[in-house]
Amino acid sequence: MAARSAGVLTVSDRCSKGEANDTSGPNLVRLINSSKLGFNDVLTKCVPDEAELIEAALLDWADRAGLSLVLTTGGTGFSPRDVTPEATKKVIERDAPGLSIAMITKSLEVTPMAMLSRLTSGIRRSTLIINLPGSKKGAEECFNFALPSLSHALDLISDVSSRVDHTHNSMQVHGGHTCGHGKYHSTTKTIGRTKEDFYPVAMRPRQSPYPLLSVHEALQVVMEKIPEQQSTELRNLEDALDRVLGESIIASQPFPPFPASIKDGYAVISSDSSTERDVLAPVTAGESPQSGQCVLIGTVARITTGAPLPGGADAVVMVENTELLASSDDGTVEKKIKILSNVQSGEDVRSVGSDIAKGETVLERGTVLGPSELGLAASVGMERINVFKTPLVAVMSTGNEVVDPGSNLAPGQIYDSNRHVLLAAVRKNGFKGLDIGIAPDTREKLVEKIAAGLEKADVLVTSGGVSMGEKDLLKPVLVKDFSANIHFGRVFMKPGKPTTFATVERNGKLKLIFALPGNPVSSTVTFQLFVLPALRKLAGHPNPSSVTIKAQQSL
Ligand SMILES: Nc1nc2c(c(=O)[nH]1)N[C@H]1C(S)=C(S)[C@@H](COP(=O)(O)OP(=O)(O)OC[C@H]3O[C@@H](n4cnc5c(N)ncnc54)[C@H](O)[C@@H]3O)O[C@H]1N2
Ligand code: MOO
Ligand SMILES: [Mg+2]
Repeated sequence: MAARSAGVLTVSDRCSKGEANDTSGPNLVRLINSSKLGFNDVLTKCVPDEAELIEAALLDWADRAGLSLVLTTGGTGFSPRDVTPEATKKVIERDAPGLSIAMITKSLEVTPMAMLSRLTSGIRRSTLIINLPGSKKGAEECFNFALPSLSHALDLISDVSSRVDHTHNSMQVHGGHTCGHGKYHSTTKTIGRTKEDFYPVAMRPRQSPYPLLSVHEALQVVMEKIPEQQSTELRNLEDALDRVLGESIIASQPFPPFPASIKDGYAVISSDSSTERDVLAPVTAGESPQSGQCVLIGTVARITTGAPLPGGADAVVMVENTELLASSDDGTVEKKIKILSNVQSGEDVRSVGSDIAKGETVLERGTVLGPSELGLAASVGMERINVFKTPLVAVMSTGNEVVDPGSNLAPGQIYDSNRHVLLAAVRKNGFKGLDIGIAPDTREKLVEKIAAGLEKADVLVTSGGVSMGEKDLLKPVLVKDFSANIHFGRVFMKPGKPTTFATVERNGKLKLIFALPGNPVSSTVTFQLFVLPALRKLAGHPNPSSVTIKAQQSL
C-alpha cells in the first residue's frame, strides 16, 4: 500500500487561544495510530471556530499535502459559532452522507442529544473528510462507529484519484522548465485554447489551493526566509544617511584631543589668589599655545571657546566674571584684569577624552545612520564607513488593461498607478528601485519580464494577476516556469487577500518575489506590511518589522 497520511483538525476557540487543553485531538491521533488503517503520519492543527480558517486548513491538507483522511473535532453543534459543517461543505466535492448517518444513528443509542449533531462527511480530490463531535468521548465513539468502513473507503478513493491523476497528466497542455544555463524553455501542445492558459477554463480550480495565513504568520514566513545581511560596502559619509552600519566604529583618538576651554575668557591657575593679574598673549581656537608660554601665579592668558588650555593653567574664567584694570597706552590691548568669581580647578575646561575616550565604541554595527550618527563618525575622523548593502528592487505591473500614463486609453484600459506607487515607496525608504514596466496577462510576456527582473534585482515586486481570474497567471507562471517556491498565496486580510510570497534560486542567489494584488489599495498596504520589513531586513536593519503606518479612522 502507498504511504498514507492523515490529519486531525481541532476546531475550538478556547483551545486555539490556549484557554483549554485539547484532549479530543490527541485522542483521535492515538486512535488512528492504533487502527489498522496503515497511516505513516498524522498531522495535527488547532484553529478557532472561524469558517475561513477551517476551510483554509482543510484545503491545505487536501490539495497541498494530499492527506488521505482528515478528521475534524469540534464546531458541529447548534451554537452560532459552530461552523465546521459549513466550512466542510464548502471544501468537499462529493458528499458522503452515509458516514454521518451511521455515526448519528449509532450515537442516538448512547444519547438523544445526538439529534443535535450536524456531522458532515465528504470527499475532496483524494481526501476523505469526516466531522466528529468536539468532546473526547463523543469523537472517539463516532470514530469507532465509522472505522469498519474506512479502510475500504480510502482504497476506493485512492484508486479513483490515481485514475484522475492519470487523466490529468495526459491532458497537460504545457510543461516548462528552467535548464542549466538559466534560459526558459517551454513545450506547448495546443488543443484549441489560447497559449497562455494553464487549464481550459472549465477545468480551473474553483477554490484556491493556497491556505489562508494570518497576517502575523505570513510576516513570520517572510522574515524567516530572508537571510541576515552580511555584505557591506564602503560609503562616503554623505551617502550613508539612513543606511545601516556594517562595522562598529571605534575611536582611534580621544575627543577632545587636548584640554579645551568651554568659555571665552581667561586661562587661570585656580589656586592663585592674586587680586591683579597680568594678561598674557591670547590662545584662540585652532591655534596651539605659543611655545613655552605658561600661565604663572599672578598671570592669566586670554582664551576662546574650543582653544587648547595653555600650560600651567587648570581652569577658565569667563570674561563676564572679570574686570579690566589696565590696558595699553593706546587703549587697544588688555594689560591687567581682576577676577570677580571663585574659581574651582577644572572649571570650564573639557578634559582630554571627556566626550569620547580613545578605544571607545562610538557606533555599534547595526546602527541606523541618522544625522547625529554621521556626525559622531565624522568627529572621530571617519571619512568613509562600512554600511550593509541595500537590495535592488525590480517593480513590475501586470494586466492587459493597464497602460503607461501619457498614452491614449483604448476602451477597457486604465492607467498604471501601482508601479509608480511601489517604485516611489521603494525609493522613499532608501532602497534602489528598478522599473521593469508592464507585462500583459500572457504566459510568455510574464515569463520574459519576470526573468529580466530576477536577472538584475534581488527582489521582484509585481502587482496584479494573483487572484482567481482566468487571466491571473502569476502563481502558475512562478511555479511552472521558474520552479519558484510559493511560501504563501493568500493572507487572511482585507485588502490584500491574494498576496503571494515566493523565492527562487537564480545565479546561485536566493531572490525574493512579492506578487501583490492588483487593486491599488491592496498593493500599497501589502507593500507596507510585507515588502518593507523584508527590504529592511535585507538592508541589515536591527528592527525590520517595526514599521509605523498612520491610519485614520473615517467618521
Ligand atoms: N473569485 C474571486 N475573485 C477575486 C478574489 C477572490 O478571492 N476570488 N479576490 C479579490 C481580491 S481580494 C483582490 S485584491 C483582487 C486582486 O486581484 P489580482 O491580484 O488578480 O489583480 P487583477 O485582477 O490583475 O486586478 C485587480 C484590480 O486592480 C486593477 N489594477 C491592476 N493593476 C493595476 C495597476 N498597475 N494600476 C492600477 N490599477 C490596477 C485592475 O484593473 C483590477 O480592477 O481580486 C479580487 N477577485
Ligand atoms: O482584499 Mo482584496 O486584496 O479586495 O482588496
Ligand atoms: Mg485578478
